[in-house]
Amino acid sequence: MQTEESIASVLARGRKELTKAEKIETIRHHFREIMLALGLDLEDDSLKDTPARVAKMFVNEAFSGLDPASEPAVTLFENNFRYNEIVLERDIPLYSYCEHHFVPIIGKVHVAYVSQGKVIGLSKLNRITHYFAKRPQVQERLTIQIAEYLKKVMGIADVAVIIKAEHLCVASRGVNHTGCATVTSSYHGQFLTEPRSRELHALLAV
Ligand SMILES: Nc1nc2c(ncn2[C@@H]2O[C@H](COP(=O)(O)OP(=O)(O)OP(=O)(O)O)[C@@H](O)[C@H]2O)c(=O)[nH]1
Ligand SMILES: [Zn+2]
Repeated sequence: MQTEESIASVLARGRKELTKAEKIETIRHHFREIMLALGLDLEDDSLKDTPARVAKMFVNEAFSGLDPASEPAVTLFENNFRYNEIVLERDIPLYSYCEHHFVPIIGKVHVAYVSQGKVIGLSKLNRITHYFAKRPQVQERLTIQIAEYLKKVMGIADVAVIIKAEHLCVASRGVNHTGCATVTSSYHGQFLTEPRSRELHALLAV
């Protein structure tokens, strides 16, 4: 278990240099302080392991996309069949976290592209989405990051990303409005032209 002093020295080295174990220990320590400040009983059988549980969840799951080691391996195949129409992976589940309140953003992501010689393994579109979602986010940035990453790894220009999501910071607190959604898009290349975007919307309507 880290002492106050050792946490301070770890932080002095710069947070970016923390090992995974140091991150978990630092978050555990501070989350425990948050729970104590809230007046919670850290001796309680149900609560005593919560700081460590939250720390592991933050580092290994909720914010795993902050670790460059989580970047997905992307498998590309030759487009031997010369499929030159839209490939759309729709309804990719989205569980991210609002960077303003650290509460969930829940929705669906639609990723479309047109091949320029290569096709991508379909699950990689889900994995790319997951990588950028598992960070404290705003929806606009997440939308652009997925599109730009796909353009880069596939070396293509024709990409579209649409996200429809509910922000629990809007639904469960603050204004407390459930049932409203935020829709964002990032269109590139052919998707900026009317025919391609009409095709995409026809596919999304199916
Ligand atoms: N543009 C954008 N805003 C977001 C996103 N997620 C949350 N927000 C907003 O970020 C804003 C933060 O505003 P503040 O006024 O600083 O926070 P607040 O006092 O908690 O505001 P309320 O939520 O209105 O109670 C809120 O309006 C949120 O709805 C997002 O992905 N994109
Ligand atoms: Zn929020």
